[in-house]
Amino acid sequence: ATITAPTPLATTTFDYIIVGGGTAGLVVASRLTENSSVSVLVLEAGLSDKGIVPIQVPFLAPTLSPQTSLDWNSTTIQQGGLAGRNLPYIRGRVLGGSSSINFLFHQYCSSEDWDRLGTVSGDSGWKWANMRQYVPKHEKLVPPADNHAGTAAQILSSTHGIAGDVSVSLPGFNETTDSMVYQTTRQVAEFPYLPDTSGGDTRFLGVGFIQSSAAGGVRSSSSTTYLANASGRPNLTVLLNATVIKVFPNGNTSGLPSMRVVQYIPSQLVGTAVTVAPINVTARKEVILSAGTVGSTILLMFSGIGSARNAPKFNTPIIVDNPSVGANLTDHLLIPNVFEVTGSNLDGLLDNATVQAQAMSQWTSTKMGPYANSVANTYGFLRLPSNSTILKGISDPAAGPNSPHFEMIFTNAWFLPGVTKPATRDFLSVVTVVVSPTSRGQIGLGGADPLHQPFIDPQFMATDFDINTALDSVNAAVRFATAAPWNNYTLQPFGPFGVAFASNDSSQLETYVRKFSTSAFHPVGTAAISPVNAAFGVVNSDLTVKGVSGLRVVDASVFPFIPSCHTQGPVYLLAERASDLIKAAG
Ligand SMILES: Cc1cc2nc3c(=O)[nH]c(=O)nc-3n(C[C@H](O)[C@H](O)[C@H](O)COP(=O)(O)OP(=O)(O)OC[C@H]3O[C@@H](n4cnc5c(N)ncnc54)[C@H](O)[C@@H]3O)c2cc1C
Repeated sequence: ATITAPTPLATTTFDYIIVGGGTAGLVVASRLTENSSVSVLVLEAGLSDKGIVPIQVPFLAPTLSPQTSLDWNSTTIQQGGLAGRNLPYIRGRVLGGSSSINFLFHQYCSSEDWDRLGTVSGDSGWKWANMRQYVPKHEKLVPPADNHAGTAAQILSSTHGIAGDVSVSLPGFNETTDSMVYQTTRQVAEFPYLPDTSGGDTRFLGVGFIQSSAAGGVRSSSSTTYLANASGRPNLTVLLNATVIKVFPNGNTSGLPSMRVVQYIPSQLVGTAVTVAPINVTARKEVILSAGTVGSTILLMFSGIGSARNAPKFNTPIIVDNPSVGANLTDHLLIPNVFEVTGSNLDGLLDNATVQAQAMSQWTSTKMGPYANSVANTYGFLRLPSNSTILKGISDPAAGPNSPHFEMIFTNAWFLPGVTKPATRDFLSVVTVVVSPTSRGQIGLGGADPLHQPFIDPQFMATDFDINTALDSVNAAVRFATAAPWNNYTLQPFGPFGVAFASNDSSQLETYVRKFSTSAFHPVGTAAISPVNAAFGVVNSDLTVKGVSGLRVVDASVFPFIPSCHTQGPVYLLAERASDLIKAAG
């Protein structure tokens, strides 16, 4: 049953309590309740995603955040590497979590990303050879919304799942730029065609068609799939509007504090003080933190698992002194490279309320048209040249020789957050991302009250590798968008990017990157997996929290290295294996 707090729960003891009904949390809830004798409570701070049309419409994803009721509305501290800017730090605060508000790109990253996780964790179960079994459990490949022909050239369907929970599909609305992107991959050797962009079992270097978590023109989230498929089960209770403020011990198990009591309050506005009496619920078996990288990290700290150095500041009695909690924050940064173009594109839709109303009405009646599609149709994952000076004298931060250093996303519209599009002109954005960054930041408590906004410092662009790779990615974007197939379309790099590029001065280009980049919202690493006796790390390779009993973390925070692609697919697979580990532990 799904209940909206403050309805009192009929019982306060469950076998498992999952904190956070987001991407990972709802996978675990669904898998654990397959056993009808096991009871599960999910506590989610946000409300239901049901009936919220912009969540369902793929093209409207960018309207769901930041600074909305579906976002935690956090910001980073000033980023020295980004000209001192504070960036919005979006994360979903709604059933389905970030899978309800993300941009739907769906992939698994390179097999080497998983193999590195297996090596670093000391658990070969995280290697791709084992993880690949979760693709068919997780994924249901469905036809694109427009049912277009020729999909065999855009996806290698035999490597995909067809009967899993989350629907995945190719772009459902053709863009004028699709054929230009494709032609470029055929003509320019440095940008090879990638016949499937999901990674995993297939090659992961090149440019190809985006796969989205959508079916029939409608978003597929952990709520609309894993939870919907489990919602009839009497052994599953999902309590909405319930913000967890800490976990605390109810004794000891095998000499370790037994972290099995969860304290929550009816959700209030984040940033206000806790004024209502907290409610306690107890897990017989385990508490599972799936509150996302930011949420789980600060909950560990409020539960006394963190660095003793910070404890006096925030009045948290320390249970486990572990400075790794909150350290190692790693994220992807988007660099919005805008080109002016001639001819029709999505700007015609973004500029015009009448065209938008038509698109909405087409989506409402047929689930087709531009709104049935995400904001981009093609992207690519590429490496620096092997003789690049950027790689000299450092160990290659990519997961392996077949894993990318940067990404390019082709959006046939204006994408320059914070800058208004000039009216009546048309643009193409080739957004680039350093996918193997070496900068590491941290998450901490923002104050003694659990509802205070957290301290978030990703340290974006703090290393030479990151800024130099960013500059290389921007130059690669120019080579791509000005190759022969674009002769009748691309005019030139535009705006601050255009000025910096035309200057031919790399310091100006660097200033542009630092002034205009923004997060891709892929934070990981602050509750990193490590082997049992390692001197670093927060969770063991089975995701149990070091130094306590009865507590696991299952979400993006446990990846010690950032996967080299968009992170929802990796989180889904991680949560599938985590569910098996929890079941096996009984
Ligand atoms: C704007 C945006 C766009 C993105 N685009 C893409 C994309 O196109 N493709 C892609 O692969 N990835 C994308 N991502 C990243 C991807 O969505 C995330 O990596 C992934 O969903 C994280 O899953 P999670 O389970 O770790 O956390 P989440 O899905 O964020 O789940 C955490 C849940 O815990 C709840 N919670 C947190 N704290 C508490 C608390 N104290 N008490 C109770 N509940 C709590 C939250 O409300 C939330 O529901 C995007 C992310 C964002 C924010």
